[in-house]
Amino acid sequence: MSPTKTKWLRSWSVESDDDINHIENISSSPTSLMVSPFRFFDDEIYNTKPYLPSTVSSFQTIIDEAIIDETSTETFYPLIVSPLQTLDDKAYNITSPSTLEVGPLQTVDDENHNPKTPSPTLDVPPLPTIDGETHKTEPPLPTPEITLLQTVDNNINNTPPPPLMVSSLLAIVPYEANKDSIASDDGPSSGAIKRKRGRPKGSKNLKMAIKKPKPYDPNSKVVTSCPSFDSGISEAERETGNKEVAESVLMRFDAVRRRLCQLKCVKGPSLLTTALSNCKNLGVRTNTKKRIGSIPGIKVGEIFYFWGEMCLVGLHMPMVAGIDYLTIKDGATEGPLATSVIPGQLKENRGTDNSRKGLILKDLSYGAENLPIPLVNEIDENDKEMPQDFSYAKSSLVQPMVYECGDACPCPPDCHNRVTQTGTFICELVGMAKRIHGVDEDDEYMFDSSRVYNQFKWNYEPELVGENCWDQVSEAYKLRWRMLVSSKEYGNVSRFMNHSCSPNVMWQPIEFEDSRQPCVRIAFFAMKHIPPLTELRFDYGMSCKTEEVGEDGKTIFKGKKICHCGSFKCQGSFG
Ligand SMILES: C[S@@+](CC[C@H](N)C(=O)[O-])C[C@H]1O[C@@H](n2cnc3c(N)ncnc32)[C@H](O)[C@@H]1O
Repeated sequence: MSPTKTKWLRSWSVESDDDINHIENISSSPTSLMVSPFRFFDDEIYNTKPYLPSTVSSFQTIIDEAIIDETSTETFYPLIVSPLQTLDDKAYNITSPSTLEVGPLQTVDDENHNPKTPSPTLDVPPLPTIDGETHKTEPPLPTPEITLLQTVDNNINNTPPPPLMVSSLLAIVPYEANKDSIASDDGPSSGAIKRKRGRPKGSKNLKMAIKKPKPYDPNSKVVTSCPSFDSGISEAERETGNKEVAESVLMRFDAVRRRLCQLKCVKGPSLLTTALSNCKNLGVRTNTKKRIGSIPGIKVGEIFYFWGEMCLVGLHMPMVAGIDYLTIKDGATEGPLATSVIPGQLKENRGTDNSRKGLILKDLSYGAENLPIPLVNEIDENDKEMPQDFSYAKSSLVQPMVYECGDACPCPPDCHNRVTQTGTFICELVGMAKRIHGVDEDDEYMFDSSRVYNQFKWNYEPELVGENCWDQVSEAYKLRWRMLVSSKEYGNVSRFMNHSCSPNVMWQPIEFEDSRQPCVRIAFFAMKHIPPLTELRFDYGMSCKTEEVGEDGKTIFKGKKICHCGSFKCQGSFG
């Protein structure tokens, strides 16, 4: 899926992927952003089956206060989750369609439920973390260990583990380079909800101790074509006059994304603080500054740790001149991750090339997603502009940590925590939750659940989630709060999806319940089969405030923006 600029605004959009290899990949790793290999539904049925749900009180949901608008009277109905859709394997040469059936889903009809092989268990040793919600800081732990657990699925099927969909800043972070493994941290102030899981039979428990960082090797060389890297090097040279140091840091920063990092201060705390505080616009969490800055009395020569979930790519050299060491603590210095810093490989994995028209960056997520998110501008070919003031974030920054149940979870078969494992799932909405009074009217990246959505319904497409017919929909749900989420500054690939009055993507609120702290996320699903390189678009909805009565007496909603979706059903406006 690629963010692509659209004609009318010279802006970005998202399309499904064109790479058959990716399709094959996703067939064995039903994660995510690729929608092509799945079987979906005929457009014709949309808008044809109005559904009037009844209220069921069994959902006891309380959303994070930050995203509740008590004044909202809007009613929305989240997804009832049922058995999986199957794949259109013939059409896409997917040889192992079973790999997409990733296990038990949230079911309403238990009889259709097929329990699957359990998979990853998560041991969560304490690591130095930052509390994404409160931005509290925590003292660093001197010798953190990361426990890596291999999934059972991987052992048995020799396929990548199912994606672990988490929605938190400091949640479970799948390791990109070592895809067999999943590590998690659980800082003392993370406020995490953690579901207890037993370790699946056959899983491995690899403990990786922190190793002493290697000193800088002046003979090492890294060549990268990443634009931000290149500019970083030149600035570093200008500032420090030391190209070798600059390259060394670049190399290590590239490798460190989303991993536990170790830094050694060599020039004093002020410079170090500056270095990391300036990361925020370049892919590092904003609270990194607080974390680093709050370490009392950090001195030259001291080593400290932070959890680098987001990439540090693009960090400018003058800012990092005080950092001598930056090493990775997941054992990757000996394993697969180490290869990511081999000279020349960065270009292969992260950089740009000319193989695709308008390609600016191969992976906007810089490895945060399981699949690369290419940044493409096919309209203004010579425009290599990156999205401004935007950091790719895989997870929302303000919602409490949640886990979607894995196969090893001892939850009942009708557990509702499996929806994002379905084949039609694309991605979730990631951004910053806003209060109604904190909404910027000009924010073009605001998701507002209270708008009028032409095609929004609870359990919108029953077949999509395994319901045979409308009659079988036995459960309904009312979204009792208005969700306002802005992906202007932070967001994932969903940020680039444009609006369409004939969308191929729909959203549904997905509830993740825990006995202590339930929460809701917005998940995007394909509404039908989406061929490769098709732009992904969903219905942005319209604000109720713009309601009018048309000539025929029917209510017309007029959005704030003129719509250029080009659909023959285009209503002319949205938002
Ligand atoms: C969430 S952004 C979508 C990605 C955006 N195109 C970009 O470049 O970042 C939403 C904005 O994209 C533009 N947009 C999306 N869909 C549109 C449509 N159908 N017609 C006109 N503008 C659209 C509007 O400016 C809208 O506020």
